[in-house]
Amino acid sequence: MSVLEPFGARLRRAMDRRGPLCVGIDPHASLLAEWGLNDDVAGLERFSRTVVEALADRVAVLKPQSAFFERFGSRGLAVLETAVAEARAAGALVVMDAKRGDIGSTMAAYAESFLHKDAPLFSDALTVSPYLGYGSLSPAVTLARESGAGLFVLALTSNPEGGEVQHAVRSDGRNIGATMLAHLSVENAGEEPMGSFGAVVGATLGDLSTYDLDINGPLLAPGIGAQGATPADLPRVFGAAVRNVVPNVSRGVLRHGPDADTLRDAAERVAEEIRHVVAPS
Ligand SMILES: O=C(O)c1cc(=O)[nH]c(=O)n1[C@@H]1O[C@H](COP(=O)(O)O)[C@@H](O)[C@H]1O
Repeated sequence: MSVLEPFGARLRRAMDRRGPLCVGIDPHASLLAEWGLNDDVAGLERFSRTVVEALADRVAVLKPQSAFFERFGSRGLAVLETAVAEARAAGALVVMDAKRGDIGSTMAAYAESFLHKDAPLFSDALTVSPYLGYGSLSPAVTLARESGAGLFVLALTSNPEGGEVQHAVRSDGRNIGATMLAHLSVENAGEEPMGSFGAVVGATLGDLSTYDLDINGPLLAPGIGAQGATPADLPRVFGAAVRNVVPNVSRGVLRHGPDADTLRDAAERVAEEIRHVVAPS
């Protein structure tokens, strides 16, 4: 198995060169319709190819949402494989948004599916759910380290329902979201320029100054655009940690398709707004 440079280092460089924006590839049925495409495999293929061709040579990260591909079965997964390979070939890092999480022995198989360098769906990083216990993710942590990939662990999610789990307080007084951030700090300790084990922290959450967001790793921040957050919210939500934030926008960019130039302009506008609020490194 060939080994890549660690994800954290590759991501830092991409963010410095291209800006930190992550655009989601979320082929909602409603977006396929807006783009004048059928809700079928051909529509899915056209949609994802258009996004990759328009953006993979300029944004730091593309984040395909696997559910929208899985919906079409094996042919949808074939489209996803192509999108991942072509996005990576054009220079974007790919975060596979599959939100996997299972008991350790099964987690190992999920890790093999997305983080083994020779897997058809190998991605630079994978979103994972720690809600079977952070330790259940350890096979994914181990394989990510071996292959130079990364993880984004759901810590404080952008959806309003997340609080019932993530804000629950443990017997030691720390809440669950903060506990996940603390686990990630340990994973990333001593890594330069930053570690490969990121947290998902919603841009919609308001002031997070009670949390220690300084995990020496990336913070994937969804919620900008369709969920109501704006780039201007980022410094208020993330404070000094804004430097490590990878803001994700999916529908807020995708609704500007299907024209590739219009899509590029939309992504560039958001990227510019983000550049204004995030201090250059
Ligand atoms: O892990 C994620 O990517 C994620 C975590 C989270 O807390 N909230 C969240 O919205 N996401 C994903 O980020 C994307 C947000 O899409 P838009 O609301 O269209 O920008 C979707 O693919 C969500 O599944």
